[in-house]
Amino acid sequence: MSGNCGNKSSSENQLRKYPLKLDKLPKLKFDDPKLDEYIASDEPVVIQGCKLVASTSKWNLDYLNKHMNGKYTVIVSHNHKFKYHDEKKMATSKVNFQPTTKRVKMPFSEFAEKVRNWKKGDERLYLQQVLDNSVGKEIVDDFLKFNWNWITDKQIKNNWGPLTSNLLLVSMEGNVTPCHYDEQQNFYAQVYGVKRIILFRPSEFKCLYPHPVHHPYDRQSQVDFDKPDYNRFPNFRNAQGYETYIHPGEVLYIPMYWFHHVESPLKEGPTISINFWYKAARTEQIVYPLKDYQKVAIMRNVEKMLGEALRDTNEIGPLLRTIADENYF
Ligand SMILES: O=C(O)C(=O)C[C@H](CCCc1ccccc1)C(=O)O
Ligand SMILES: [Zn+2]
Repeated sequence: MSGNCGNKSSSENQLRKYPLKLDKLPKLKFDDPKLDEYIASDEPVVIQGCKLVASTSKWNLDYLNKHMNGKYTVIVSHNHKFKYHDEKKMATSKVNFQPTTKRVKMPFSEFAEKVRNWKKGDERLYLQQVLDNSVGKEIVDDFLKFNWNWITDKQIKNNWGPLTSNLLLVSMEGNVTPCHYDEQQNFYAQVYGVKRIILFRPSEFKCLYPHPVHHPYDRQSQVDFDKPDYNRFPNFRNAQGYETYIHPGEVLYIPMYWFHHVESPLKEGPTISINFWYKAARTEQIVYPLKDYQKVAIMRNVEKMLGEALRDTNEIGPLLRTIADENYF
């Protein structure tokens, strides 16, 4: 019996447990004057009532199945984790790398069928399709009815760059997108079902051990949250994060460089989300002290520069260690 214990919603009971101290994220109404302060200071917040994707209130798997008649990008995994790998870096990477997921094009009807008939042991599917004109006319109409005034006002107020893409995310229950960061600002809109998101500020970098920049898993944490290897990643014990459950109609602001782990609760059925990735504002005037995300950007640039200079990316670690061990204790 998956009864409700206490005041938690059922989805909050169907959770994978992680050895993490997690604070709650604030949830603010769209017209709360404090909201703009959170966004301006790159602090995550859940926004209620902004109606960003109100035109998707009738969306579910059947509605999408009816109006999406093309073939769409579906990620296939033989476990519940969908760790994203950069295919371009696979070609140039010097490490023997085996991806744990593959990317296929599939008719929506086939995707929906496989999700409906899924049973333990089957490979898992996660539809991750850029919203473009490959979707049906009704979907385009719903897209055009997004609250573009509201989100464009936020984009301009914060000097963000252009909207780079909207990703339509249709997940099976139980799927996990492991902990990673993106270099873009993100308004993450929940359309159908409840999603759990765990976030860490960029300064938790030392506790989350992202892969090297040249690795296909660049930006992704090396730590397996299901089975952390504390010998290799001792600081993971001290990781301090935030957690929230977003419901249909709510929008989570995920600031650029903030680590996030996203999951669809077990036994709660499929979930649908749409993200809005914006290029970050250009840094006109450097202000000291630097922000924590700027230090991550600096570390990335040092790795990239050393990769150019050394050619063999396997030499980057030893050279950095020589500098650190010899000159800076
Ligand atoms: O919106 C975000 O930033 C998320 O991480 C949402 C996440 C899927 C993202 C898949 C992905 C990760 C990296 C590069 C390209 C695609 C989810 O909802 O499971
Ligand atoms: Zn992401």
